[in-house]
This record gives sequence, structure tokens and C-alpha cells, in this order.
Amino acid sequence: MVTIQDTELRQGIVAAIGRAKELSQSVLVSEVQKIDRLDSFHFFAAGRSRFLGERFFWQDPHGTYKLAGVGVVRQIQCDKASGRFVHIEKEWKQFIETAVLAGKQDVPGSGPAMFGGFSFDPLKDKTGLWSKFSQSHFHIPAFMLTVLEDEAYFTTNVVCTQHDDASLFDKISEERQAILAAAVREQEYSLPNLEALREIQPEEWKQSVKDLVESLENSGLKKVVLARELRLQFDQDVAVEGVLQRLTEQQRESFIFAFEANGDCFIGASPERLVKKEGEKVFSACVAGSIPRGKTPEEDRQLGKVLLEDQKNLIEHQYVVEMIKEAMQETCDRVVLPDGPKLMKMKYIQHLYTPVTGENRAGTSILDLVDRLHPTPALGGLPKEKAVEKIREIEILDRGLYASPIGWLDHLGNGEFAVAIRSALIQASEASLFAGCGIVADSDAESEYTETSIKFRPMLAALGGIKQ
Ligand SMILES: C=C(O[C@@H]1C=C(C(=O)O)C=C[C@H]1O)C(=O)O
Ligand SMILES: [Mg+2]
Repeated sequence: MVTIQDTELRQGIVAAIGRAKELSQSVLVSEVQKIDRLDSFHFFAAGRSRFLGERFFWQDPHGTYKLAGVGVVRQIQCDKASGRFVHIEKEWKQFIETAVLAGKQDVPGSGPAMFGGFSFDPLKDKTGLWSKFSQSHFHIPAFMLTVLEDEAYFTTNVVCTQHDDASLFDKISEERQAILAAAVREQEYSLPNLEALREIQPEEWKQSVKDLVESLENSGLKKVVLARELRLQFDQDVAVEGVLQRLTEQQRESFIFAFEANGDCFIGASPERLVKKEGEKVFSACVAGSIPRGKTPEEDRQLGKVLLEDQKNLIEHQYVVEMIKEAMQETCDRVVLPDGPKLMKMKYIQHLYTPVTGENRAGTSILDLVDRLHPTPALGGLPKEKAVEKIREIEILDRGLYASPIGWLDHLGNGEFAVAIRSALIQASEASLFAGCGIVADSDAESEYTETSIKFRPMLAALGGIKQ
């Protein structure tokens, strides 16, 4: 069993209560300890009995970096459209400003950290679909496991008030031992039976693609990403653990995320990084342009070659490269990117891929970078504002967090956000899956429709809708 030394947390809580009295406000204590290796999925699953609806999970491609949080000591939310990134950043800074830090505090993604996301377009009319999520929605967990390569760190966050006393430590310590003890149990999680699968207005969607292609040039637009929804009905409530377990087995090359709020869960396996900040190093990625995987290695190579030479896809990709390069150059020195795209091969699809790196110029925070980059033309279009307006006007779907920045940031300024595609919203015994594609002047509605069908597959497979 994973054991944890208690002294630092006890002292931290005493110090935080003292500070809370002095300041007449609540004070966070955040304690980090290195622990024996613990599986992040098991930790997430162990949170079910006590923290269902208050959990998150994050894993980068190949699982070199994993985070799992259970419980919520503070939510930071904002439903305003303008200035939302600044607002969230301000609240976050205020919250950690007075924090008492205990234990090891130099490990990225540990200690005071929050997880969440920003909706795709806060100006789009919100439907009932996303009623459980705010437009900007972040959670600071009670307990968090951070696994970096082979090292595991455990964060305990406690908000102390001036009315607390040292007995708070006993309560927290007990909760912590209970979750750690439960986290080592291995289990196979089953899925309910899929009863019905309904595409939401596929013909209308194809028509909207056709209309868009015709009006693209006249409206001064180069590219607009249009998305659609697939609604699944199961015979019982879907346990997120079953879906997440399958994603971690089937989608190792992806960013895997799950974010629970008020009973719903947004979950996905995205190939696309929006931005990562590690110290002053900044990483982004252009992912746009798609073709299926081949059934044989030879066919797969052939398809990859076609994609690398296809004008329509190269244009679709190039718009993303130009925008991300420019946005990075505004805030970073030494922006480096290869001359042309390479292939990114996922389980069901291959994409054109151009990584971009840079060195942050002083003062730019990860949320500022997210603000500048979102939405890239891989999810919105070009020019940015006009494309988002067009999506707001013609898309039937309420995107909510689909195609939005989702990820984490820590008190040291590190963080990573993926673009929340290949994703689904799980609501009791139902799930909505989302997929979109970049529409350019040369787009054909029927092939774009097929492209979105392929993009549903990662979530469809994880939900038991495709036999493996
Ligand atoms: C919009 C999605 O994917 C985006 C669109 C792509 C395209 O049109 O070629 C490729 C990768 C993503 O940037 C999605 O998966 O829903
Ligand atoms: Mg495409």
C-alpha cells in the first residue's frame, strides 16, 4: 500500500489556519509528497465512491505525463464572454496568492494546480446539452496524483478557514488513506449495451457544407470547420471508468481526458495539442488534413503519400500553420517549425502534422497563450473571427467544450491544453459524440461527411459501438 508521511500536512494546516485568522479569509494549504508508483487510472476509479462527479483525468500521448484529480476544493468559473481568460487567471492567482505550500513544490503539474476548459464559443446560444458546464470551468482538486515518467507525486489540497482547528488534519488524513488504499485495486470495468445510435441531421449537415462551399469566397472566408453530433442511447448508465479504461488501451497516441461536472462527464482522446508550457519552453501543433488508415501496411503508406501530396488537404493544413506561427511569434523568441508537414498516424486516421516550438518572452502565461491560439483554423477557420461567426450562425450543434481548449496549469506557470476533439459528453445512459472537419473551397460534402464518420470512431469504439 502507498503510505504517506503526515507531518508536513499537519504543520501546513496549522500554518494555514493561522494565516486564515490573520487575513480573515480562507487559505489553501497544498502539500506534495513523492510516493511509490501508483496507477493514475486506478486512482481516478477509486474516487468513485466518495468523489463521483468531481474527478478529472489527463494523460499525454504515450502516457509520459499523467494527472488524476478527485474532489474539488475550489471551482473557478466564468460565464462572461469577453475577458474570460484574464478573469480565470485573476481568480486563480488570487486563490493561490496566500497559499501555504508544504513538501516538494518543484514538480510540474503538482501542488496547487487546476484542470478544466473554455467552451468553444461563449457567444453561441447555450442549449440544455451543456447545462452542467460553465463557459469557462476549472476545478482545483482535493487529492491529485501526478505521474511523470516513472515518478509519482501526491498532492493534498485543503482550504482552511479561520474557524477550523487542527482536528481538520485528522479528517483529511483519514480521507487520504482511504483513497490511496482503494486506488491499488485492479478491475475490469464493463460497458452497458448500446441500444440506439442516431446521427443528428446528417442531410442538413451535408447541405450546410454545400452551401458553405458556394458562399466561401464571397464571404471573405478561406476555411470554416463544421461539426456534427452522434447521439447514443444505452440500456443503463454509462460508467466513465469503462470508457476511460478502453481509451487508455486503444488510444495511447492521444491526449486522453475526462472531466466530470455536476453529474455529466466530458471525455475524449485527442491527437491535437493546443499549447504546452514547460518553464519558458512553448510547444504547439498544427494538425489538419486527414485520410483514413490503410488496411495493409502498403495501403497505409500509399494513403499517407496521397495525403502528403493532396492540394486540398495541404491548403487546409497551411492555414493552420500560418496562424499558429504568427501567434507564437507574437509572444515567443526562436519560433521553430519544419518546412513541410509530416504524417501523424492515429488508430483510425492519419493527419498532416507540423509541430511548432518557441521560447516564451517574459510575462506570457499559459492562459494568455490559450487566448491567443484558440480557436486555431483547425477548429474554427480563417479569418478567425469571421469563421467563428459563421459557425455560430450555421452550425446546428451546440459545441460546448467540443473543439475547445482543455487541460491543466500549475502554480509554477506550467501547463498543457489539448484541443478537445474526438470527444463525447456522457450523460447518464446517453452520450453525444462530436466530430468536425475543415471546409475549404475544394471541399466535397460527401467526403467531408465520411471524414467526420471516421472521427467519431475513437469514442464509438471506447463506448462499445465498434467491435475491436
Ligand atoms: C475538427 C476535428 O478535427 C480537426 C480537423 C481536421 C481536418 O479537417 O482534416 C483534422 C484534425 C483536426 O484538427 C474533429 O476531429 O472533430
Ligand atoms: Mg479535413
